[in-house]
Amino acid sequence: MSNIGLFFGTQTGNTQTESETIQKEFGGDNVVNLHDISQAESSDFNNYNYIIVGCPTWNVGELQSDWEDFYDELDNIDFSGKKVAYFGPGDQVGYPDTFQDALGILEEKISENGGETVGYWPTEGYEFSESKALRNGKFVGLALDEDNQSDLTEERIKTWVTQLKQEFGL
Ligand SMILES: Cc1cc2nc3c(=O)[nH]c(=O)nc-3n(C[C@H](O)[C@H](O)[C@H](O)COP(=O)(O)O)c2cc1C
Repeated sequence: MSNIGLFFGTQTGNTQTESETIQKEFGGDNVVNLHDISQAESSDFNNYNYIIVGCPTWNVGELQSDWEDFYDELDNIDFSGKKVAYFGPGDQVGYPDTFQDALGILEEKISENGGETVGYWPTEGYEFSESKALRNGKFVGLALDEDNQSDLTEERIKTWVTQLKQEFGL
């Protein structure tokens, strides 16, 4: 049984590709189990004490549609005692007023249900105006941008996974 459950949703594939890169960085499928949220059930979350949530922002400040469909289910999951990290791709040039909002929306809901957030990420190197994903001047998770900074994705994931290994205590 894997230690870590990574739950992702995707519209055009970027979040899935990033999920696979994160899985690889952690050491493969004996460490991280991938779940497409469109196929997931709330009971799947009970198998893990370490959870990674991947969601792109869509439709100007909204969750990706499979996460949108799952959103109310999050209230049926007890996240207490679980450490939860967030990541997703956004588009800081196209959507500078709602950059990465999905991360903030999901983090707020999961924290209300007991989740402990880990994996905060600095805002240096990004240009945007507003984001619901900000907490005390940091992103609530790993902000990726395949539309404008795809060349930075691999290095950002490497750095973040190193950080997460520490924060998960693995
Ligand atoms: C219609 C549309 C709306 C979008 N809205 C936002 C947004 O509000 N904020 C943001 O950061 N990115 C936004 N994006 C960018 C996507 O999040 C980005 O392209 C992402 O890589 C898609 O991930 P996926 O391939 O996993 O679905 C939007 C893209 C489209 C096409």
